[in-house]
Amino acid sequence: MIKLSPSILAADFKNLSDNIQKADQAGAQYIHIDVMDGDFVPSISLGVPVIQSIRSATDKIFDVHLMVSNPERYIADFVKAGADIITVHAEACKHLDRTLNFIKQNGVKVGVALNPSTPLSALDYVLDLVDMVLIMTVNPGFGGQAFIAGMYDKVTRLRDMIKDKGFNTDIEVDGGITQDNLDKIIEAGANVIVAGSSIFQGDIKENITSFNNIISKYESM
Ligand SMILES: O=C(CO)[C@@H](O)[C@H](O)COP(=O)(O)O
Ligand SMILES: [Co+2]
Repeated sequence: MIKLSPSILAADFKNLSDNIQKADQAGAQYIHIDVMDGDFVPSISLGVPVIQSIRSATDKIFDVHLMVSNPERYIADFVKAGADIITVHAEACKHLDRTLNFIKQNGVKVGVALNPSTPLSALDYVLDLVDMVLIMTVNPGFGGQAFIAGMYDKVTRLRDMIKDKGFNTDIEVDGGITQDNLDKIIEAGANVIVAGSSIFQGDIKENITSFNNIISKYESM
C-alpha cells in the first residue's frame, strides 16, 4: 500500500488547520510534520505546541520527522502531543539503538532517517527495530529543493536489503518529490511519499488527486 504524506512545511501557516483538512479530505493518508531545531539543520520550524493544537484538525496519521539533535529528549512530549510515527535521524542520535527502542516503548511507530550522504550500512544493526526508513532525497532543512538523482539507486538497494532480511519495512522518501519523478521513485521501491511544495503550492485538492492517480496505477499490481 502506497501512502501520501503531505509536508505541512509548505502549507500556509496562517490557515494551517484549513490546509490540513483540505489534504485530509482530498485523500492524503498521513500528515508529514517537519520539526527543525536550528542545530541539526539550519532552520527552526515548529514544535510540540503546534502539533498539539493541529491534532484536532484531522484523525490522519501524524508522521513526525524530527530534524533535531539528540531527539530522545523530546520523544515523550511528541507522543503526548499526538504523533503516530516518530522518525529520528541516525546522524542526530548519540545512541541510535536506545533512541529507537525508546520510541517503541512510547507506543508509536518507529522511523529512522538517513541524509543523502549517509550510507545504508548505518541501518545494519537497527533495521529490525524500525517500521519505516526515511531516505532523504534532498539535504534536510528546507522545503522546495531539487531531488538528488542518486537517491533512486539508494532506494532500490534499500528495498533489496529489506527483502533479503525478510522484513516488510516501509520506505519513505522526502524532498523534491513531484508528479514528474513519482513513478520512478515508486518503481525504485518507495511506498511512503512525502511532498510539500508540490502539494501545497496551488490547488491542494487537485494536486493530491493527481498524485493519487499516479499512485493508483501501482495499487492493483
Ligand atoms: O524534511 C523536509 C525538508 O528537510 C521535507 O519534509 C520538506 O518539507 C519537503 O518539501 P518539498 O521538497 O516536498 O517541498
Ligand atoms: Co520531512
